[in-house]
Amino acid sequence: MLSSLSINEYAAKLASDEVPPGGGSTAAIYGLMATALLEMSIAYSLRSPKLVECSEALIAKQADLSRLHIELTILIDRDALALRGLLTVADMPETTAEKKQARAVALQKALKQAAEVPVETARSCLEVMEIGKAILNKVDKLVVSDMMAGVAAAHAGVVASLLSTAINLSEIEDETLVSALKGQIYLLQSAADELKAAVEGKVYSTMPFKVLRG
Ligand SMILES: Nc1nc(=O)c2c([nH]1)NC[C@@H]1CN(c3ccc(C(=O)N[C@@H](CCC(=O)O)C(=O)O)cc3)C=[N+]21
Repeated sequence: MLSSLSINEYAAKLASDEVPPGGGSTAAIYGLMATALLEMSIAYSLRSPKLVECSEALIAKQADLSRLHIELTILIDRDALALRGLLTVADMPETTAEKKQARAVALQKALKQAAEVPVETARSCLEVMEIGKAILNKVDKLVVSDMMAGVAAAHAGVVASLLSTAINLSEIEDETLVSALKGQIYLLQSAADELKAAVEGKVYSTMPFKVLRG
């Protein structure tokens, strides 16, 4: 399973012409790293006596992050499975009309799966961003950079996931499904951009992060 590989092994597999993984699994890794950074930011902050008044709010987010940690780990492998499905169909024979028909049906099923799984990844990554925004003023100053690295990774996770969904749309024949997925892409992408701007607006107005302001 991809999720059991070391970082080196995953990166080598990604760089090679072996598939999977692709952009979809990698998007889930962005989200997983974002989750872990937020988990660490909270764990660190909970040890600080200065932040006692924030501890209840921080503890409340720990359970959600634990769930997202598991969900995003599973999504690394679920996306790989979806991509494998697409590749398996690509290898199906088209030698007779019957085989051609069977391949066309299998292709639509595989495309649906490959388009829908990354939408779930994007949703999980967006949830991580929302938690980032909620804990922004509650974490220790020392881990704000780590927390922001998490928000940046989660935003990349949303974008990377939705790119994977988009690439699969062009061949899907079910117009209702295509419209629904396009709607999801638009909503998730705009929500992620808004959250990113809101969080950056706050953090980049304070020292030492002003330097990151364009
Ligand atoms: N949910 C989802 N996740 C994806 O990650 C996803 C997707 N949908 N839809 C399609 C695109 C495309 N994509 C590729 C990744 C690697 C190669 C790759 O490494 N190809 C090798 C080998 C090809 C082969 O073995 O047949 C090559 O071209 O040399 C190709 C294509 C992932 N995608």
